[in-house]
Amino acid sequence: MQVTPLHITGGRSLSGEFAVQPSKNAALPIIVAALLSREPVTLHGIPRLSDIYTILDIVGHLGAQHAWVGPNSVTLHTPEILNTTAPYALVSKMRASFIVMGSLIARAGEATVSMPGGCAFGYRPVDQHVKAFQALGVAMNEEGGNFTAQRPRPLGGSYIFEMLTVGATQNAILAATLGSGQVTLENASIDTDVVDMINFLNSLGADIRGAGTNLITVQGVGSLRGGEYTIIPDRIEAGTIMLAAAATRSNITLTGVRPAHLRAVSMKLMEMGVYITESDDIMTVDATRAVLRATNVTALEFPGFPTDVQPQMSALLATVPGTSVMVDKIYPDRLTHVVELKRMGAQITVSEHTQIIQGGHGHMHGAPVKAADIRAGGALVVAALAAEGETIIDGMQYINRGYERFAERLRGLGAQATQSELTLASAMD
Ligand SMILES: CC(=O)N[C@H]1[C@@H](OP(=O)(O)OP(=O)(O)OC[C@H]2O[C@@H](n3ccc(=O)[nH]c3=O)[C@H](O)[C@@H]2O)O[C@H](CO)[C@@H](O)[C@@H]1O
Ligand SMILES: C=C(OP(=O)(O)O)C(=O)O
Repeated sequence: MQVTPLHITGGRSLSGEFAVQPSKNAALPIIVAALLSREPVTLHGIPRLSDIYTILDIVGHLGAQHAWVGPNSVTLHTPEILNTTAPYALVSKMRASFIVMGSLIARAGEATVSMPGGCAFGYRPVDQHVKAFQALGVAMNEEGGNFTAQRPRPLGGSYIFEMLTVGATQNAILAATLGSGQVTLENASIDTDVVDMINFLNSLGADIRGAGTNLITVQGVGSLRGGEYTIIPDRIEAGTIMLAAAATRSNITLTGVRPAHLRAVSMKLMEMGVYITESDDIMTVDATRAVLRATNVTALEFPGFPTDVQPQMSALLATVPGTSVMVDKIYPDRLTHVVELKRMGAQITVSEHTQIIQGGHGHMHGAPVKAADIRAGGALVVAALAAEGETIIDGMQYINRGYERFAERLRGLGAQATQSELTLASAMD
């Protein structure tokens, strides 16, 4: 899919309100979780992103009838599972697609799913998904990059995850939700996207306890009813805009946001000298009054600093005088933004998976650059907004995976950002 580049002329202060989109990474598993009900389910707060169109294609292939019933609302209805195979052509586009396995195991007792794709920032194994299914009684087989699952009996038993994983926790919960067995998951992820999926399933009659703790128990139920659910705001998009506000030394108010989901980003920005005020679902980020200080950041599991905001943070740190150090403990090789930021004048060296950033105000200048994945794209946007002159960002198909109508919404903050909306819209059809 080819889309036109984004042109940003930076070095200008931004201001105003930014309405945060609903969460992509919460919406994707919830759309997959809707496969567990035979009744119609209406989901509100679905962002209009290419990843969402992809997951709708995937659940449609498996038997879900779906329709947009509002600007950000989708109805899904899956009276029967028509297909238990999710082929490579569909699941290669993003990692979240692998969790269709859990829903298929629960609804149909069998599944064949290809090794997932997604952003290419290093080794992204699925061994925890497979080991959890096996521990709960599912027979797993892998051949030629395809995983096959067979459920001979209702799931039961326990699994202790070897690390905190969002996707494997979700997959195991989905597989265990229907049936008569009880499943215990230890060292489970407490990520907001896991909690939102559990809240959704419980709203349809599932019996899942321990959301937001490392110990989750799932008592299988015979069936789920239909219902309506509203997805949480996108903390990654919000984090990107907070960092853009700091990088451009601006004052921006984010609306429709959950400040509690962004504590790690807020705390880091405040440590650097940015003023942040919060009330209910509003956050104001004011970087107009302070001289920002360099800092060290480690990306960790929630509630730690998110890996999905790590590249954007590197872009901000490149604008802050002094030496900053960045380490990503979730994806140590999530570094595709570095070479592109260097084209814009950033001084970053990488040693043993650690970014050492020699920042400076006025270091950054516009340049032609290319996004190789979603958040590297987010980082280039943050850098371009701060840099003097014009940056032309290629690879918009990645940015469009994660940020809805980004150019138009950035213009609402006073940014000089242009992209052919016509091409973008047709690329998403
Ligand atoms: C903990 C974390 O921050 N997860 C992020 C991760 O989710 P994503 O679903 O990609 O990754 P997981 O949360 O599942 O994995 C966390 C860590 O565990 C490892 N792992 C995972 C599964 C497995 O079977 N084996 C294994 O070794 C991964 O390589 C990674 O180092 O990227 C997503 C997209 O960028 C983010 O939205 C998630 O918030
Ligand atoms: C990397 C992302 O998605 P995926 O896991 O599908 O690559 C993301 O949302 O930042």
